Amino acid sequence: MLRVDGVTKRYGDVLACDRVSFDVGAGELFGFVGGNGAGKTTTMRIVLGVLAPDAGEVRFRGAPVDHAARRRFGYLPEERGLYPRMRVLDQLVYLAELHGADTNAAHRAAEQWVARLGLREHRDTEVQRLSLGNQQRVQLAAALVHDPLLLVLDEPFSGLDPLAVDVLVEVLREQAAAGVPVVFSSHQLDLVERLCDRVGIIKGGRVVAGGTVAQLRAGSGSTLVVDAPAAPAGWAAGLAGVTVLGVHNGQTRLRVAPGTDDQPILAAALATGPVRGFTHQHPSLAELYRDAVGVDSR
Ligand SMILES: Nc1ncnc2c1ncn2[C@@H]1O[C@H](COP(=O)(O)OP(=O)(O)OP(=O)(O)O)[C@@H](O)[C@H]1O
Repeated sequence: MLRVDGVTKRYGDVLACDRVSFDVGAGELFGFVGGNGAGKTTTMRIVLGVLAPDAGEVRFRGAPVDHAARRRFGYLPEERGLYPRMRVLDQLVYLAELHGADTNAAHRAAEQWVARLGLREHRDTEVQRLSLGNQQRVQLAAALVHDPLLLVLDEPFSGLDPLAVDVLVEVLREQAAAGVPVVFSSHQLDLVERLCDRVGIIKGGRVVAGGTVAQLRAGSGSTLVVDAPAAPAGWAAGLAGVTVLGVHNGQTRLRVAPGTDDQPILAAALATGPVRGFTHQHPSLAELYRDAVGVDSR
């Protein structure tokens, strides 16, 4: 449905996007993660046509994205994109009409999203008088109100309270279930892990890792916790494919490289005395992310 192909954008010396490529299928939730300044917003602006790339292209349903296609996209920009003095409901009706809905449909959709996103008591309030989290809810309603064919959301969870986060998770799942491709960025990696079918990790303008969380895990190995209370310090040093992460209360945490046979590790642990626990832990997306970007991330 959406294909971002080799998109490159330079600002002076800064390569904001460096041959960024990814696809998002119908009904797929794609999480875009990366450090501050990694290139997420620039990529999303290029998808929306707010910015032109220096090279590469964006295609939707097989064709280059033109004005007509863009009108059917739902976009939540990182910066506020609302009219501060307009009332919430009026604003949503106006935006729905701007994207092609007739007046009745625009009113119906605006009322529906106001209710769904918990804004009923604020429907006649000027946007500038709302709290930041409620402004974010209006911004989300604005991205959804015209029944978009594609959703591109730049940090949609930012500023939302826990109940609003739950509503948004539900809304995004529904949109995907209806066949809409959804791309969103977030620094809340637990949410991305919970929600996304696939993830793209961007660093310094380049996509450095991508795939399902399971695929990222398969390429990353695991953490092994060995409870061998009598083991002397250094018992695991020198084992193939093993890095010692630390020892705490007789438990040794080891990073095990992908494809490493764990039985020599067990044998080495047993050679030190009793082994009371031997547990593989799958890395969280946050750990996979740290592995992929390292510490010097942009
Ligand atoms: N208009 C601009 N002029 C100059 N440099 C820019 C401009 N917009 C972005 N950049 C630079 O491009 C790089 C990528 O920025 P971008 O906003 O895409 O990152 P991001 O991943 O969205 O970051 P964040 O998580 O902080 O929102 C950064 O180094 C940024 O300073």
